[in-house]
Amino acid sequence: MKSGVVVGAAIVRAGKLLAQQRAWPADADGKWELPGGRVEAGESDVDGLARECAEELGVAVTVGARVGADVDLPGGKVLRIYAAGLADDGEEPRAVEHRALRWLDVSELDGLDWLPADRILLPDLRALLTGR
Ligand SMILES: Nc1nc2c([nH]c(=O)n2[C@H]2C[C@H](O)[C@@H](COP(=O)(O)OP(=O)(O)OP(=O)(O)O)O2)c(=O)[nH]1
Repeated sequence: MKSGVVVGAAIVRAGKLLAQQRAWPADADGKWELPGGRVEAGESDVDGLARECAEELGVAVTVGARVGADVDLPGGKVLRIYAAGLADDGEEPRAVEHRALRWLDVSELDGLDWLPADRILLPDLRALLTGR
């Protein structure tokens, strides 16, 4: 069984949150999530997040504070979100492995078809965007 920590980046630029749309597996195809993935053995959360963002988006990120609490995932994993920013605001992230990317303003958060664990974190993501 795969267990461990899945880190996700809540990347904010100019008041908008970056979300990405999965292409796989079949039951997650079309669902939205935050950039990230599993932390590898011997890797810190921050290093894992930076690696996953480079792989998935083709950009460097700076990692800040935790957002919300860990959310349990199937198979004994947890989802752990960190606030993040683009290291270079002028560099545009690309959907390297995903169907699409979107920059969401706070009014658009609820309307997306998120993975279930991400939906639990929406109040925390809203607070991150509004500063409240
Ligand atoms: N990256 C990411 N994964 C999420 C989020 N929410 C959520 O439930 N997950 C789940 C989906 C997957 O079961 C798992 C991470 O899978 P992944 O495919 O992104 O990670 P990975 O590249 O390390 O792949 P793997 O080794 O687990 O196959 O966490 C999220 O916001 N971002």
